[in-house]
Amino acid sequence: MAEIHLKSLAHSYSKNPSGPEDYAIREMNHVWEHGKAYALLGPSGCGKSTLLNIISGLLAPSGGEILFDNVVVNEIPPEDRNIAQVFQFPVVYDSMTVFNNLAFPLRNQKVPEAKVIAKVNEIAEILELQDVLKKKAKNLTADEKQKVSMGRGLVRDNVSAILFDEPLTVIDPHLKWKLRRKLKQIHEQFNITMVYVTHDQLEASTFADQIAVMYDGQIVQFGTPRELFEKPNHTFVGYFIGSPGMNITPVQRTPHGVLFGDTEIPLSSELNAILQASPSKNFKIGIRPEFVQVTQEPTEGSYPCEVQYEEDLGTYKVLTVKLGEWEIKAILEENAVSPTKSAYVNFPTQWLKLYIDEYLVEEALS
Ligand SMILES: Nc1ncnc2c1ncn2[C@@H]1O[C@H](COP(=O)(O)OP(=O)(O)OP(=O)(O)O)[C@@H](O)[C@H]1O
Repeated sequence: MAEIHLKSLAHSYSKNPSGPEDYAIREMNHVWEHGKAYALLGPSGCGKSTLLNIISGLLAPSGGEILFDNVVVNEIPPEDRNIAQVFQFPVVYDSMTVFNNLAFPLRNQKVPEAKVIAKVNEIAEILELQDVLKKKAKNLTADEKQKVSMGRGLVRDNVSAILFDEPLTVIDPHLKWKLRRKLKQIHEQFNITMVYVTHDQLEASTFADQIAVMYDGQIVQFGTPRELFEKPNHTFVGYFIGSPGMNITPVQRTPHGVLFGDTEIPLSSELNAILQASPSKNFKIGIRPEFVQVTQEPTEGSYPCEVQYEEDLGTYKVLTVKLGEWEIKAILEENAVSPTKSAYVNFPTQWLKLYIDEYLVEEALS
């Protein structure tokens, strides 16, 4: 088990990077603590696999340091880092039995055979592989093969961390939840640092205590699923987390708040002071569909809007309204009566977020 510390870490695949856009990992500092379960969540191409490969040692970063328990490991080869990596596609030795696949890392380390047998049986029991121990790996189903890949990481006592790179991609949907549950159980039992890469927010939030959201080579927010939902620190987190994602629109600055089209929204004096002092011109506001209120009759502080359409998603409804040119989604309870045609939209102050240069501006007391 280890704490993994990334210090001023950066990586470019280009030999002569000319700017930040040439970096797959933009300079970052981050700590994965001992024994916790983390998810690294982000869209395709944001740098997730690059980051995992740097931690495991498959890739040398162009800048910065990786420390395991305060020891710099940049020069230590992957096989000596004691990191187990489980990839999208199972890596098994097809011609070997499941038992020999699981025993392989231990026999490589010259572990006495009695201990190998005990350890393989222990892990096979946890992963429910006892019945296939004698089978050749090539005769296994995709999910059994992936369990063998995971098992190879778990058999070693001295493993510092397990890195999962989208491990459930090839697994049948109905088995996914079962394997995910198994991983969680393994984490609770072994207390190993685990980093789980995915682009699926549901997978991330069911597996991890904390999620690092990655975008464009950077970790733009690190927090619990609830923090990502309630206080998206970056417009990308607002957009990427949630279904549908956050309503976000560019706005202009006015003396008392922000303006889009003909609609002016006043801000609290604290937010307004930050807005007025900003040298930027890139301002946005955002609100999650769960917090938008749409009513047929006006309420205090509401704005007239036009109802566009409604989608029934089974357990809830999504209503789309237009305020000027801004198309806003609002989530309504399944049995709520939906407003029609000309209605009113309200943004509770607590949930209306201001973004400058794509980052959240927070009030001191929020
Ligand atoms: N070997 C390579 N040579 C050059 N560029 C690469 C290489 N591997 C990745 N990249 C680029 O680095 C960036 C990050 O890629 P990476 O594979 O780390 O992203 P990812 O988030 O894991 O994506 P995915 O979910 O699709 O695997 C992308 O722009 C990608 O095109």
